[in-house]
Amino acid sequence: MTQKYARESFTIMNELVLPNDTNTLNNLMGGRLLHWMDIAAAISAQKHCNRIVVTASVDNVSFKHPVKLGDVISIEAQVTRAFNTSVEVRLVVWAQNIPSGTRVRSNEAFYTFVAIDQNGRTITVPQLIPETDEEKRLYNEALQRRELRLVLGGKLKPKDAKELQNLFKEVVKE
Ligand SMILES: CCCCCCCCCCCCCCCC(=O)SCCNC(=O)CCNC(=O)[C@H](O)C(C)(C)COP(=O)(O)OP(=O)(O)OC[C@H]1O[C@@H](n2cnc3c(N)ncnc32)[C@H](O)[C@@H]1OP(=O)(O)O
Repeated sequence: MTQKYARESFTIMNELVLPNDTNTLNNLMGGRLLHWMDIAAAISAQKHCNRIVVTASVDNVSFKHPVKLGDVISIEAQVTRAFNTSVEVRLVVWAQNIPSGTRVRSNEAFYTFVAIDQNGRTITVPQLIPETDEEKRLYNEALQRRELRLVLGGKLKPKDAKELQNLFKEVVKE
């Protein structure tokens, strides 16, 4: 089984917010941002898998700050954990206004990709080695996020979601 470091999948994608990307308030449209995030995350997942990947799910994305016409969007993507045929990718989105010198963290999200072979069948992916403290934290927490999205996607019965059950048991104890 091949293994790869988390850092090997690190990807940054920059986009300038142009008039065609905005609504009538001159704010970046959410759908456009999700599209850019999908591409940045897919590049990161492909770096890890060395395979074609398809988007299987997108976790909840909240839009904390409006992003304005003329801002520069930087999307940072990195694989947090590899499972059997799927990988979880974390995205952090920054919006920078270069003339005013401001930079805000506008969004964060987790996307899941599944690797497929030339016949469109799912295929095993390399395992991921986390190195830094943050990579290790994201790696450990990924099991809970995976169970939650599989339960919500109807792929896992809540009674089989052991990590989530343990999490809620701990919360109830506190
Ligand atoms: C060096 C390289 C540079 C490269 C530089 C190139 C750059 C290149 C840029 C390309 C940029 C465009 C990239 C856009 C990518 C699209 O937008 S792709 C289009 C949108 N997505 C699709 O059309 C996918 C449609 N869905 C499907 O095909 C199937 O449902 C899937 C996702 C393959 C899953 O198939 P399935 O038969 O349900 O599979 P199943 O055996 O149940 O599960 C397989 C895996 O999927 C997972 N899964 C299933 N459902 C879910 C769910 N709801 N949530 C999470 N995981 C799930 C399972 O957990 C399982 O994972 P593992 O446990 O094996 O790890």
